[in-house]
Amino acid sequence: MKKCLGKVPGLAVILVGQRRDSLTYVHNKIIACEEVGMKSVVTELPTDCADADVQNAVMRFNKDPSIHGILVQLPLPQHLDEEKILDALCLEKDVDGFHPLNMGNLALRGREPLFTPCTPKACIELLIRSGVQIMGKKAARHHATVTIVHAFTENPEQITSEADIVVSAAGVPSLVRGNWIKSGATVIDVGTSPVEDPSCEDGYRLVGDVCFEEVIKVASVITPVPGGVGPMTVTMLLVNTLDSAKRMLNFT
Ligand SMILES: Nc1nc(=O)c2c([nH]1)NC[C@@H]1CN(c3ccc(C(=O)N[C@@H](CCC(=O)O)C(=O)O)cc3)C=[N+]21
Repeated sequence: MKKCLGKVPGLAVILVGQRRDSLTYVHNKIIACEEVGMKSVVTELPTDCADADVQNAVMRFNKDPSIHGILVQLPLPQHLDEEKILDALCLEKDVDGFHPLNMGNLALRGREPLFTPCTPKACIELLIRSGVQIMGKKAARHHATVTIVHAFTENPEQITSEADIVVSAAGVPSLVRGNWIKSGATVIDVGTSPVEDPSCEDGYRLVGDVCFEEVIKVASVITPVPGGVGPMTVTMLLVNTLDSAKRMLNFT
């Protein structure tokens, strides 16, 4: 293994506005960088800034050799043009995996994207680390049979109750009930809905899509919210940033 002494992977986060949940996520990402010895920089812009302000921040980081990953925290305020802003981000630093070329390569057979999006990557990592077999199962990707349930699907519980692996990312608290799940299934909760809770430090807490108390009685494996997919998503962001730094520094 080649040595790369003194080189530190760097992550840049651009945060527009003051959404409480975004502030929490960005904070968690910064703490995670500190824990593993990565550099992190946050650029905070006011809610009423212009597309050009965000694009300029992106372009500054594109040119900065100490930065190997750039993340524009989403959602952006309504008046901003998300597409235009994300298009400014150079492909090689797109640690979110949102660049059309990374997305396209992910979807096309036999092609390797430079980065894959952190949350789906986190779900796969959780399955692998927990020893859940994906191949041949009814679920999502990795040679499984995938069925997508969305807001207009009729009788979604009929589909989910046949699934070996259920991944819910609807943003609807208590959507997935005990009777939606087959006995022994694996349930991954990607939902992150902030709900008011005066007893919490920040005045709110995060809840997932899954009715945890019901589903835990039926499922064999389940991820909680908080403490499930969220922290693993942050971890995958660090993995992508590290991979990017290795690539840019010719370090294998
Ligand atoms: N460009 C972009 N990339 C993202 O990856 C991205 C984004 N925008 N916008 C929002 C979603 C959501 N997301 C989370 C990150 C961390 C936690 C997380 O750390 N959750 C902890 C703690 C929650 C808490 O402290 O309240 C947990 O679930 O245990 C959750 C959700 C990344 N996202």
